[in-house]
Amino acid sequence: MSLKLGVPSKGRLMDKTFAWFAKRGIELSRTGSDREYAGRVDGVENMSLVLLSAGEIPRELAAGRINLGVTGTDLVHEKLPLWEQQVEQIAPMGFGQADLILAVPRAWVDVDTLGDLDAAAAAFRATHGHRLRIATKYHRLVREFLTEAGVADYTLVDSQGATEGTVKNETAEAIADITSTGETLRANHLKILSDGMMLRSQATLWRSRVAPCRGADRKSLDELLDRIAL
Ligand SMILES: Nc1ncnc2c1ncn2[C@@H]1O[C@H](COP(=O)(O)OP(=O)(O)OP(=O)(O)O)[C@@H](O)[C@H]1O
Ligand SMILES: O=P(O)(O)OC[C@H]1O[C@H](OP(=O)(O)OP(=O)(O)O)[C@H](O)[C@@H]1O
Repeated sequence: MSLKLGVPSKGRLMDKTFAWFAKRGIELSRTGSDREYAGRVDGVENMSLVLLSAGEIPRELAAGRINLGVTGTDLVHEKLPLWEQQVEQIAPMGFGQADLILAVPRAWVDVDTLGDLDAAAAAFRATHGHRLRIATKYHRLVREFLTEAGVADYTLVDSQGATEGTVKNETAEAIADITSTGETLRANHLKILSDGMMLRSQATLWRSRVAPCRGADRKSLDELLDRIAL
């Protein structure tokens, strides 16, 4: 057995994760062809690299199939209801910053707060005969947030990408998604509610609390933790 580190298999998160470890003397690399999801770790003994979708890393940590994993706070909080019992946050990594927010059409001039949204949702139902639709892939976090805010008259519609487009496409009236520069929201004529911030996320290194970690694995983990001590 070896200590398993799960990292995002592509895109900006993968590149920045590799650079973050390299800065700390740990070389992560992909091996084989461009399309082969295989990799290696140099600089820490007995450690292997597992390339995974960022969205699957929380589940793999919770199942104990990987010892360590890099993914966003948003994905851990969304996918693991009991995340504090299942994973330990080792280090926020300083990239992949994004805010999970609730946004409505900019044209809704009377809707600036969750209270306004609640009123608009009741009016919407009376007029249209169905509930106001909020498009998101963050179902659990949105439900929790709106329950706490006392907003109940809505329905969630699943959107796994291009969520800001759902309003224009008339499959939703509002959206809950992450934003970084705000450009996608602006381009799609949406505005964030003044109290619509749900979660601040960034790429984070997590340790599984359930994956077995004894003997040589424990030694490798201690070595890694020494290396990344900031
Ligand atoms: N525009 C952005 N700026 C910064 N971070 C972002 C941005 N978009 C997504 N992220 C962060 O990146 C992570 C998701 O990455 P990605 O989109 O590669 O995952 P995924 O959709 O699960 O991947 P896959 O397409 O392989 O299933 C989340 O933690 C998210 O907060
Ligand atoms: O505030 P901005 O800098 O404009 O970034 C926000 C966008 O980035 C993410 O999308 P991604 O590129 O991951 O594509 P997706 O819509 O397929 O999820 C997110 O879902 C937003 O759509």
